[in-house]
Amino acid sequence: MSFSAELRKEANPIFHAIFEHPFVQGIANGELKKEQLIHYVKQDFEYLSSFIRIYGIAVSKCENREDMDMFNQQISFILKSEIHPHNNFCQVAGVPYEVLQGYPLSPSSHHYIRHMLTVAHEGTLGEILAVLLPCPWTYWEIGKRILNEVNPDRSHPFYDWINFYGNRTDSITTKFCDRIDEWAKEATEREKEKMKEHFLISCQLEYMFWDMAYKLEEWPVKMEVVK
Ligand SMILES: Cc1ncc(C[n+]2csc(CCO)c2C)c(N)n1
Repeated sequence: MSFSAELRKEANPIFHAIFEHPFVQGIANGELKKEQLIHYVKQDFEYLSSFIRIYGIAVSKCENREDMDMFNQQISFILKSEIHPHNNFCQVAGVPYEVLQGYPLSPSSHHYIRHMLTVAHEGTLGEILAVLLPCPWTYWEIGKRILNEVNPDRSHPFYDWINFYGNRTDSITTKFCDRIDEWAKEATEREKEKMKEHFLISCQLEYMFWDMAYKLEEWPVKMEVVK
């Protein structure tokens, strides 16, 4: 079994908990509250900005142009394309995208971003790939599952979101998996253990991100935003 297949197998219970999560079910059946969509977009806008910065750190650790190019393409993808699924949520919620930008992180998004940043600063390129992989992988599988199970038509409120993530053939997931498998062939057992741990924690944090949006999670004590 390839290393990426081993990762997917170990994370299977977490992937299934994500598919069953009420926010993900809400995308499938079109039933999410306006506040939940707004909270998600506010947090995900900041998450994606951090993801770009983490790709920047990954680039600084690359030893060849192919790896640099892979991360560079992903930075462009986030900047130019990942606005479409956010726009879909904004349209359904009836709010302009611009007003949802620049908010502070809530606890689970903070935790997820710090987890990725720590590994990016301290880890090898293999560890960085492992900590980032659950992000594209879980979304790709969510999209594919909803396409298969619901087969939404254009009247579905989240038609664009579902097709954006589910309808990818040249998936980044495949590229990351191939690169991680190549990396794992040369890695020590200790490094592979760390890669596995980072991967599984990111999967848990993907779950927590959905939960954060669904429950409108905030810090226990409300803080004034200092401008
Ligand atoms: C919490 C959270 N997790 C995953 C994604 C999906 N996503 C974010 S960046 C990216 C491309 C990676 O190169 C993908 C697929 C999201 N939007 N928010």
